Parts: sequence; structure tokens; C-alpha cells
Amino acid sequence: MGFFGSVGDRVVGAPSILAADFANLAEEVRRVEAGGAELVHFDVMDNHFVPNLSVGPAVAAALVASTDLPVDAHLQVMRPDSLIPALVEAGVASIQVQPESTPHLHRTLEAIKNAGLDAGCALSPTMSPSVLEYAWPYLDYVNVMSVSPGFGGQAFIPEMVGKVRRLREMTDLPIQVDGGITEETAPLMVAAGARVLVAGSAVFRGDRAARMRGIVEAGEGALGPA
Ligand SMILES: O=C(CO)[C@@H](O)[C@H](O)COP(=O)(O)O
Ligand SMILES: [Co+2]
Repeated sequence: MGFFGSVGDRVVGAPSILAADFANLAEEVRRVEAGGAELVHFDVMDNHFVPNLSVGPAVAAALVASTDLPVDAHLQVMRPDSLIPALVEAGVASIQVQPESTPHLHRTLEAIKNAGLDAGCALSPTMSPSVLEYAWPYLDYVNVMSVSPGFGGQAFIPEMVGKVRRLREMTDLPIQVDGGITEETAPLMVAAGARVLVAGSAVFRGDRAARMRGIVEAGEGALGPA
């Protein structure tokens, strides 16, 4: 079973290392792990799909070597298929793609699944969940982006709470949320049905462990009675 198969009804903290100190990645990951992080969120950006450039397979391999936590690659690149083999080789545990970035989504998801990884789709804010109608058999998780992909530190888009609720009606797969997640927005998303909380700028400043723990606990506070 992959990581996403183990999520169940827990609230999972997934720090986005886009906001970390890239010169001290291993230490940064140790800090958030001490705060209960269970998954490392790794944003790959190509300056074509999004107007920003981040990191790729070489940094993924270094990150994987520095931690026992699973690494989740969020591909914000045009035509992601050519990057998948190198990320598999780097040892990431899961790969998610934006449906609009690839002309043959079925082929892309199959390449991820055939490599033995969990496969996900990340939905940009105006992308309807209905795009997944024929993709469900190939998916292990869905990421609801609560900002436009491309940058950390953007403002949370409140309409995405309703989108999580809509997705919860459509699937039992874990719903991840990504963008503007803080102690204030995490409970809204968990109450709507999200279980994996990606957070970058709200985690990687000051006491990283305390900030990571604060976000997960805020989310847990919104879980219904067991
Ligand atoms: O995928 C992305 C942005 O494109 C995210 O993963 C960001 O890295 C989240 O950063 P914050 O909004 O939490 O600062
Ligand atoms: Co991301």
C-alpha cells in the first residue's frame, strides 16, 4: 500500500519545501518532522506551465536521501511525462500532475502507477472536479489547489472550501489541499473533507516544528466525533 492508502481519517501535515531554506534542506526537513510532518511536498516548476522555476530530480534525490518521510512530487510543468522516469529514479513516493498540463492524462497516470508510485491530480482553482470522471481508477489522491499554481505565499481562495466538499461527495480517496493553508484555513478544509494539509510559507519561518504541529492540530480540531 502506498502512503495515500494509509491516510484514512487522520489529518496529515505535508510541508512544502518551496518555502524552506534550500541551502539547508536536510535540516529543514528534520525540523518539520519534529513537528509531526508525515509527507514532504515537493513542487516542480518549469517556467512554462507556471511563471516560476524551482527544482527537479537531482534535488528530489538529495531530499529522499536525507529523510525517511515519503516525498510527494507536485508537477507544475508542461508535458510532465518526460520527467516521470527521473523522479521515479530519485525515489519519490508519489507524483501528482495538473490535468491541463498533459494531452494524454491516462497515459501520464498509467506511467506513474506502472512505476509503483501513488498517482494524483492537482486541480487549479477554476478546474472542475468533473475533469476526473474517467480518471478515478488511476488515482490514489486528489489535490485541491487553493491558490493558482506557481508561487508560495499567496492568499487562500475561499471558494475552494466548497470544491473540497463537492469532491468529498465524489470520492473516498484522500483529498489534499495546497495553497494558503494556515491555522485559520486548515480547519475549514478539514471540515469540508480534506485530510492532507500542504503548507509552505506558514511553516518555514520561526519555529518550524511548532508551526507544523499548530496547523495539524488546528485541522484535527475540525474532525467530527469519531
Ligand atoms: O504548489 C504550490 C504552489 O504552486 C504550493 O505547494 C506552495 O508551495 C504552497 O505554498 P503556501 O501557499 O503554503 O505558502
Ligand atoms: Co504544491
